[in-house]
Amino acid sequence: MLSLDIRHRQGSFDLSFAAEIGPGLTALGGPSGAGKTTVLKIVAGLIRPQIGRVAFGETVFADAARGLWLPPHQRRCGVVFQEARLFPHLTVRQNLVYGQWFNRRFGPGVALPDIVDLLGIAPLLDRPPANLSGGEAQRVALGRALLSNPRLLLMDEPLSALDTARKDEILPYLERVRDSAGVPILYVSHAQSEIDRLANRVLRLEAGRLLP
Ligand SMILES: Nc1ncnc2c1ncn2[C@@H]1O[C@H](COP(=O)(O)OP(=O)(O)OP(=O)(O)O)[C@@H](O)[C@H]1O
Repeated sequence: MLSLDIRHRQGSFDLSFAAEIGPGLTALGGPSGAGKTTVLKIVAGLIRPQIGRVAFGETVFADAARGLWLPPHQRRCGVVFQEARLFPHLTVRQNLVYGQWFNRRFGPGVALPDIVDLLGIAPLLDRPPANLSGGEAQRVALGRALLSNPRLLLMDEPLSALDTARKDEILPYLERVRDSAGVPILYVSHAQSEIDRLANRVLRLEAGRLLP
């Protein structure tokens, strides 16, 4: 269970966010500028909250009052962004294995063949990222994140750079990951259709505040 109770000001924007995020896919929705990405960055450790606490179970990610701060690479958050951000000089297989190598000290995690099967990416393994479609590249990015043995998956508008056909192609894979990966997913999106289809639970932000 991820728990957050934080306040953070950046420029004139003031975020106040308290929530417990458990198993399944929790969508974080709301209009542009509501603070969705800021919440995700605070969980990932890319922004240090000025006030409050973030923890996953017993592991404290940040506690402003006690001056505690766990750096991003020790949080074991798998992150998928709007663009796949694959390493261009590595093949798909090497990109996937890189994720696996990164957190190997935390145990064996999920096996490469299982992820390849889950995401339907066997035909892509020896290709360079440059000639993948956007949907294929996002499936590889998701596989790389899952292979890093994460305790939590963070996705920031992972479909928003794709056209409708590519979105439809990747949605069933996201459902499979949601139902079988066994890690909580925090999924930022402003697309209501995606939220309706994928979310077990929906949190809505507006102007830095959670709606009741
Ligand atoms: N580094 C920064 N300094 C000052 N203000 C910032 C900074 N980064 C973001 N903001 C502001 O914080 C607010 C929240 O931004 P954030 O990116 O979290 O919103 P969002 O809900 O993810 O929006 P979108 O859906 O457009 O991505 C916005 O008003 C934005 O302009």
